[in-house]
Amino acid sequence: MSLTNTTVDALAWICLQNRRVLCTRTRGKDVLYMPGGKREPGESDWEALSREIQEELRVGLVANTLAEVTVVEEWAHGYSSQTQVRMKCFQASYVGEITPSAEIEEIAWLRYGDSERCAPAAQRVLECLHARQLIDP
Ligand SMILES: Nc1nc2c([nH]c(=O)n2[C@H]2C[C@H](O)[C@@H](COP(=O)(O)OP(=O)(O)OP(=O)(O)O)O2)c(=O)[nH]1
Repeated sequence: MSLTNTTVDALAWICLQNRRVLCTRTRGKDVLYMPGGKREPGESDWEALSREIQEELRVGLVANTLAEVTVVEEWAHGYSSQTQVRMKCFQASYVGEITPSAEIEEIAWLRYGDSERCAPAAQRVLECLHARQLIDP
C-alpha cells in the first residue's frame, strides 16, 4: 500500500432471518450497507459494534453471543479512491425490536441476488454468506 492509502476500521452486524440478511441505507446514500460503522479510538469490537447497532437500529446486541463471521477488505464507499475499508463482521443475538433510527432511511432483507444494491464491502459479505449457504440465491 502506498503512503497515500488509508483504511477505515469498521465493524458490521450480520443479522440473518429467513435466509436473508439485514442491510441498511443511510439517509442521502444510494446504496445499502451492512449495519455497523467505524470504531472510535480505544473501543473494543464489542463496544463499537453494540454502540453502532443501538444507534442505527435501536436494539441491544447480547454480549456473550458475539461470533466473528468474516473480515472483508474493499474500497470504501463514499470516500476517495485511495481509501479502503476493513470490515470485521459478527453475528450476535439481539434484544428489542429492530426500529430504524432517524439516520436510516431504509432497511432491507437481502438475498444474494440483491447484491448490486449494496456497497462493495457489503457485496463481499453477501458472497461469503452465499458460499456458506446462509442466504438464498
Ligand atoms: N457499516 C458499513 N460501512 C461501510 C460499508 N461499506 C463501506 O464502504 N463502508 C464504509 C463507509 C462508511 O462510511 C464507513 C463506516 O461506516 P459509518 O460511516 O456508518 O460509520 P460512522 O457511523 O462512524 O460514520 P460517521 O457518520 O461518523 O462518518 O465504512 C458497509 O457495508 N457497512
